[in-house]
Amino acid sequence: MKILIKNIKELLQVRENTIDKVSGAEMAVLPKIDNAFLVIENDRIADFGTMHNCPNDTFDQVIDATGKTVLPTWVDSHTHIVYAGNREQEFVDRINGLSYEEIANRGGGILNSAKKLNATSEEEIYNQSKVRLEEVMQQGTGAVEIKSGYGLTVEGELKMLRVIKRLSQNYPIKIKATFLGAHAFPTEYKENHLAYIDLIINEMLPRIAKENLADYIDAFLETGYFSVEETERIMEAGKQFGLTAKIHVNQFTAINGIAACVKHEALSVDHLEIVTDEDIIALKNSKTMPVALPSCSYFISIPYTPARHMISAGLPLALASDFNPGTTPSGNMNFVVATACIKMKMTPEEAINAATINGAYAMGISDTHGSITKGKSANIIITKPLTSYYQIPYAFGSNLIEQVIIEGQLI
Ligand SMILES: N=CN[C@@H](CCC(=O)O)C(=O)O
Ligand SMILES: [Zn+2]
Repeated sequence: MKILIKNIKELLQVRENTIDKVSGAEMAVLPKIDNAFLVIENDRIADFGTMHNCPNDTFDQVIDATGKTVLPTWVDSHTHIVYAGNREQEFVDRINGLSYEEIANRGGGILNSAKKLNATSEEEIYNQSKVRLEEVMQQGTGAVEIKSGYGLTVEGELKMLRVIKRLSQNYPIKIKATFLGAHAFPTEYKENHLAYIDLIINEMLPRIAKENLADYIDAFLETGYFSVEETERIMEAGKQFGLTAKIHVNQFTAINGIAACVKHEALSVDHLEIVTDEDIIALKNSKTMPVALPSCSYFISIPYTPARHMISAGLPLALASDFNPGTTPSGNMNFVVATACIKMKMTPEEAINAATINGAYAMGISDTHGSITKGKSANIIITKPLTSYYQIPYAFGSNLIEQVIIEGQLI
């Protein structure tokens, strides 16, 4: 299958050579070609350039993109798309004045989702989750990380990870699976953290590794959830099974968790609504990608990740959705990009870099995704006619996407 996209008004995120991420001032640069063409062969980007050099070959399909912008699909490196039911009642409880913490302390929050998940069949969870996956693909997401973490029992965690595996087998979208058994302490382990961590390390991890169900390991490193020391044990155990860490940290409090994650060579540290100067020093010159989740800040009214401060310090930054039933019931990366510009004061160039190449780094796939580079996966968004790509964050809430191509397939 050979597809030509011609007369592209602006072809964004063009990288002749593969790069793994952009940091600091580099984030403001978004290379583009005006009046461009792009050739896709099967599931790969085969060629691109200006219309003056547009090839004259025979194609199976020719798409005229006059007036339209073409860019790589979004890479959403942090989601909890697989879950059962919803938490609409907690949403209304928060409107009526309860905080996220108060709801969690009453047995709501993550434990509420865990109760629902354990009472729902694998088939039903798959059916509920695939609707969300199909929705985000239509919204331009071409690669997605999905976490477990609403099981909190051996069978519940395995059930979630099997659903993630089945989704990755049945859809063209690239999926990476993350084991998040350390998402919260189940009620029966509230006073016995050691026993739950032993369950994660001695029962869950070996079963998950045996079935080859996870690529990464995660923990909720936060006051009232997993301490620095507990998270370090989880990261070390994950490493024994070949799972690199991607850690929820600094959502509500800064307790020196980021330095511990960097020490354990975490691929990413995610949330970072609260960031100290020490955290920035720890991240500087490390291989760990900081990931901001602005839709979560929006939905539960917590601070936004201080992007300007971090980028001025020379750090890279990725953007992801955090799609989950409690803090972010939306996986729309167009909204994430717009909110990063509007609320975090990232420029459109920085936000698009953060949601494509830096997202790919945070998923461990920047050699195949996140930019328009020959040989990379044919993951392409074709917009409706736009005045310029600034419209993507500017016209927030409008659906500006006309077509999505994932791994060479029109969605
Ligand atoms: N903060 C931890 N985990 C999820 C939300 C958990 C939930 O409330 O279901 C997050 O990333 O926001
Ligand atoms: Zn999350």
